[in-house]
Amino acid sequence: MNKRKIVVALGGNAILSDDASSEAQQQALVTTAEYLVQLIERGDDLIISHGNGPQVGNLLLQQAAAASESNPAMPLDTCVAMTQGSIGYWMQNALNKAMAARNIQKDVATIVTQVIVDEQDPAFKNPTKPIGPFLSEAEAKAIMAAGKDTFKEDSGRGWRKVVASPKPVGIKEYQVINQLVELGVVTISAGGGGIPVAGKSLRGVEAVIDKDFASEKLAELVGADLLIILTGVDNVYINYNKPDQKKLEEVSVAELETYIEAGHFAAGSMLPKVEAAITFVKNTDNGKAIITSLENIENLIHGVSGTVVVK
Ligand SMILES: Nc1ncnc2c1ncn2[C@@H]1O[C@H](COP(=O)(O)OP(=O)(O)O)[C@@H](O)[C@H]1O
Ligand SMILES: NC(=O)OP(=O)(O)O
Repeated sequence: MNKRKIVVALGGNAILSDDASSEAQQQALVTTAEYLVQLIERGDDLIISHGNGPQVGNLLLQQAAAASESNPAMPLDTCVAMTQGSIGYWMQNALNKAMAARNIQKDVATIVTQVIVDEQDPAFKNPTKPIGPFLSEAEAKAIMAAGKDTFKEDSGRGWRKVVASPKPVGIKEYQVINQLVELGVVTISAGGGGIPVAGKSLRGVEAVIDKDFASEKLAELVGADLLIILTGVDNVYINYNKPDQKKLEEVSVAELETYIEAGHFAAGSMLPKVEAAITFVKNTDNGKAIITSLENIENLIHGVSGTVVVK
């Protein structure tokens, strides 16, 4: 079987459901690793990325609650770095355990990854990225009235703090990641969309980059064969959640673009995934992108499954 270089972007349900405790998130990653290890066992080189929206929002709240003059709250770029570290640590251990159970001898390493953004990106003036817990409308409006954070309604699920989410333009550590992959190391990188940095000195900026866009950029830079975006559904649908919903299987970039125009994909949830998949396929010669669920990995290994985006 041909060996592929795959960037796998993990969606929120791979790490966190209702319980935000360290134990529950580590347990969720143990399950996640049992799915991912099937690709490693198949012989593929894996570059794993993950989200951090709930975790970085929770961390900001913890920081704010404990802050004092002598022990100030850390800024958002540093909080993103902290979540890369904590989630990477949990995932390394989960993967090591899953590989040991299958007698796979490979090293796993988490790379603190800085993702370069443009300081002039209009996203800095229009925060859109939801992070942290869901609040009621009244709670969110009270915080906004106090002149603090901006909140927006998130897909009918409640109100969440929103922060700027500029597009990634480069990844500082991509060559190191590639070298590790060449050595056979499973890497966890660009976690939480990467630490947003800008300017010549790569100064940290207040933002959370979308992990689907960061994963796409990474997949291009390392010359991946495949970008797999794992989320809560086996397939992308048109007319999603309507009586006439239709599952997309193999779909071309041109066809997907007409569905975007027609508004089939929700902003902030499925739309960035579809856009990231399109960008990867367009910007690479033979690159393929798949959007599916973690639970569908086994089917993916045994044939075409999920929504496969092709030229
Ligand atoms: N057209 C669509 N097809 C499939 N799922 C959709 C569509 N529009 C919105 N969704 C929803 O978007 C979710 C994925 O977004 P989200 O949960 O925010 O991503 P993540 O898995 O990265 O955390 C799916 O689980 C599904 O509930
Ligand atoms: N950074 C990021 O996109 O995180 P989520 O996928 O958790 O929203």
